[in-house]
Amino acid sequence: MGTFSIEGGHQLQGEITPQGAKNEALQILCAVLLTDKKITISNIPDIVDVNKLIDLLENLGVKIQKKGKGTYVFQADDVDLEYLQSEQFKIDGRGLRGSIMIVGPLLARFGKGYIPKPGGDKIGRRRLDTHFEGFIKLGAKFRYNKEDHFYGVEADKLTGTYMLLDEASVTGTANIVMASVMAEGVTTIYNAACEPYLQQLCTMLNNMGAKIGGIGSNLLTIEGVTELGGCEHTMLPDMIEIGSWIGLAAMTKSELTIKNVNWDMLGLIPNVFRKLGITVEKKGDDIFIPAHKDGYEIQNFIDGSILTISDAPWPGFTPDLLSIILVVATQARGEVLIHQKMFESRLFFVDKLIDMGAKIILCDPHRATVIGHDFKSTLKATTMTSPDIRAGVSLLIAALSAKGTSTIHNIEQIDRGYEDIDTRLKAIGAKIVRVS
Ligand SMILES: CC(=O)N[C@H]1[C@@H](OP(=O)(O)OP(=O)(O)OC[C@H]2O[C@@H](n3ccc(=O)[nH]c3=O)[C@H](O)[C@@H]2O)O[C@H](CO)[C@@H](O)[C@@H]1O
Ligand SMILES: C=C(OP(=O)(O)O)C(=O)O
Repeated sequence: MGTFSIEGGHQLQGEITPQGAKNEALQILCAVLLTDKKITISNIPDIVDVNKLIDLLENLGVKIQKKGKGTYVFQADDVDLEYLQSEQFKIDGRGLRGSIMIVGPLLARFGKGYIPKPGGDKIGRRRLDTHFEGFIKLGAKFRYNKEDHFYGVEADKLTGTYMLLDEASVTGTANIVMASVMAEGVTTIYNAACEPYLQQLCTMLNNMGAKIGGIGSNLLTIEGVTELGGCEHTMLPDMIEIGSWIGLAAMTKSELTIKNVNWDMLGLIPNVFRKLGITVEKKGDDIFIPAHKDGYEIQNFIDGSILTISDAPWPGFTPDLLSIILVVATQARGEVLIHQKMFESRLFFVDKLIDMGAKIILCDPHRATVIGHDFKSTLKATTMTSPDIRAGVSLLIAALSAKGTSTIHNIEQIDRGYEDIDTRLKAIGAKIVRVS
């Protein structure tokens, strides 16, 4: 189990460049299975989950050439479907959540796709019904082995159809889109997720020759084509990392410039931080956060009632930033209700923040009320364990603002999604050491 030791209470300063987006990378990498032609992808983040998926693709027979930092060429011209029956595949597939998205492309191109129950954060129930209901609608036969949680779909042919998804699942939509690009006829997906990750995936698929309309909306229309070709694609900067750095700057009263953030794709993210009273300035394509010497004050709603920040499918506020919002609120002036609607076990990490002195009432598994300290009392350093990727970074931010030296165990969770985080934080003045 890896550990960070963090000496808190230091102001940071400088520039930080976000990595390529983790959740986009996981979709895009799976899409290379849709063609036997070469696909060049740039700005791939060097993080554990993405590297695990690259290894899985390699084990599946995809040829992979590294061209430079973050740039790879993939060619799936000799896919080894036998690997899908192997014990190694069960281990690789379980290693991350994103592996689920190999199923759609495999079904589209080879008529069969399998996956063990995928991994990812343990943040509550994470069902896969939307994915498989979509494949079934396209004409696939579904089977599920309850004993070893192994899923499978097979089809001689996929046929386009209309489907109304039961929820706007992010990976579910990506999977169904990839399954339908080569189905016969037209597929219409309503209640589709439309995160920037999906917009990027659909744009890339169109560059490969697919015919997807409605990109960016919750109604996608896909005219099936017989084959797809190669393309070049560049990942967006990771909007969740960008939000993490905004929170980090505010909570440590640091002046920080976040470089090349691709403002147009950030949706509500800057505004939600502004509601906490944080100054988020647009400077060209950078975000500038001034040092909040006098703290930051949470806004109320117009009628004077307490602000609620909750998650919703895009273009709503992403659930992946609620833990960061919560930790940043612990030092704000004022109160806020955090309502995590999607996941059932993502707020339990607040116990650690309470141990550190934060004023938080966990109302139920989905809601927490935070009463900010306005920096009148600093958090106390402590020893903690990172339960999931975003809670891990939130605890890291808390530790960087706290008095004394904190220890965070299980930092593998953080490494899953944040590239070289200790080195990058040190470069802006953080006192953080990777102990093991
Ligand atoms: C690898 C990857 O891309 N992971 C992201 C992806 O996970 P993932 O695609 O696994 O998440 P889903 O979008 O399928 O759903 C997540 C959870 O939210 C619930 N749900 C979903 C949609 C909805 O309209 N209502 C609702 O309640 C689901 O039942 C599930 O419990 O999307 C999540 C939701 O943005 C993010 O937290 C994850 O970081
Ligand atoms: C929940 C997340 O990731 P995953 O879906 O890979 O567990 C996340 O990125 O916040």
